[in-house]
Amino acid sequence: MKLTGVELRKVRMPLVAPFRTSFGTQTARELLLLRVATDETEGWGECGTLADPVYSPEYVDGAADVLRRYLIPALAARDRLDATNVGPALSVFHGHRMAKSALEMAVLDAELTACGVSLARELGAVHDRVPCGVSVGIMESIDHLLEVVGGYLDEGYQRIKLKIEPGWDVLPVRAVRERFGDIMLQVDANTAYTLADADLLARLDPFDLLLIEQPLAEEDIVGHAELAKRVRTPICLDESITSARSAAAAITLGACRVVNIKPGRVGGYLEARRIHDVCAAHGIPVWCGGMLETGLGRAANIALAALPGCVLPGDTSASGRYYHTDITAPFVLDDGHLPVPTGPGIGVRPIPELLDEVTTSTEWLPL
Ligand SMILES: O=C(O)CCC(=O)N[C@@H](C(=O)O)c1ccccc1
Repeated sequence: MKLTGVELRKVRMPLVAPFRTSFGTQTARELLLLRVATDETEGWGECGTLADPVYSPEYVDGAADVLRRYLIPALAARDRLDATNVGPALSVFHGHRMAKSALEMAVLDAELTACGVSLARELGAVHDRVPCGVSVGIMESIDHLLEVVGGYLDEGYQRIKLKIEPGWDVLPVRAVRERFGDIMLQVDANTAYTLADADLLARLDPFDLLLIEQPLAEEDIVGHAELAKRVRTPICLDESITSARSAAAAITLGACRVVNIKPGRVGGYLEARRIHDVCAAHGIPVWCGGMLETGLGRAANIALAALPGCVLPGDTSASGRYYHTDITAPFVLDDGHLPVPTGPGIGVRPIPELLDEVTTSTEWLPL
């Protein structure tokens, strides 16, 4: 397969409601899509960076720049191209895992489309539908939180994830547990605490949470291992897990008992599968995280969520959780589950007129 050109397309999709986390509030999702044209087919990739470097060091314009100046030219120089050699070809460039992930995803989609194989089949999926969790932002009041959580449970979501931060943690968790009983419930701190908060975080133990996600700083693996000795609730890592090797190190150090796998964060779906396999070898449950993807990234995440080690519901919500209109056919919850796409490649394509409506810029790079 030979690369003939890449389209960089920025889109801006309004959210159905503001989404507040410990790293800020979003009212729209700006992100970068890639369309890779080859001598056989084309493929789509989605770059999960936020508009600003507040979740990870990457951001939309930085990802576009590194793709345009370094990553795409490095691939164009290769005679033969397949998804397995994208990672090695880009390894000379440090970091930029979300940008690399988007490019690998697009090449993987093109390659699998050309040979009529679904991404789910390629990754080793064992389910044809996946149970879905939902992420609930920080709210301005407990009453509003309970109303929102009740609505998601009525829609059929199998697991509730509450965003927390200092000042919004024990009270919302207690209120949700008291109102809704023994639902599957977890929290996500997005690095908002320090080891000095260990006693505060231990006050979450009585609420029988599935996990506490990323309570401490991304690089504080030793701190998470120390926290795990002082808090009974399982620690789950997100931002800290950047590769299969970092997953193995964190597990060995006792820093986590659960891992959130986000393909964009780790450089792509092939590394995501390697993390899944490393965790499975250590008996560590995993689940597929989310980054407010469009239907393109959502389709690929659902394929990953169908792997055998993904034993916890992921942040693979319906399209309508975030968007009034998706750029693909919408993913609609059915009995708390979403179907795993079966078509070639990622199994979905953008609907041109819907994609054009949210496009803020497009750039064609001939190769
Ligand atoms: O359901 C989703 O797609 C979002 C789940 C979620 O909370 N994602 C958070 C996170 O910290 O995990 C996030 C959102 C946007 C970007 C990065 C991370």
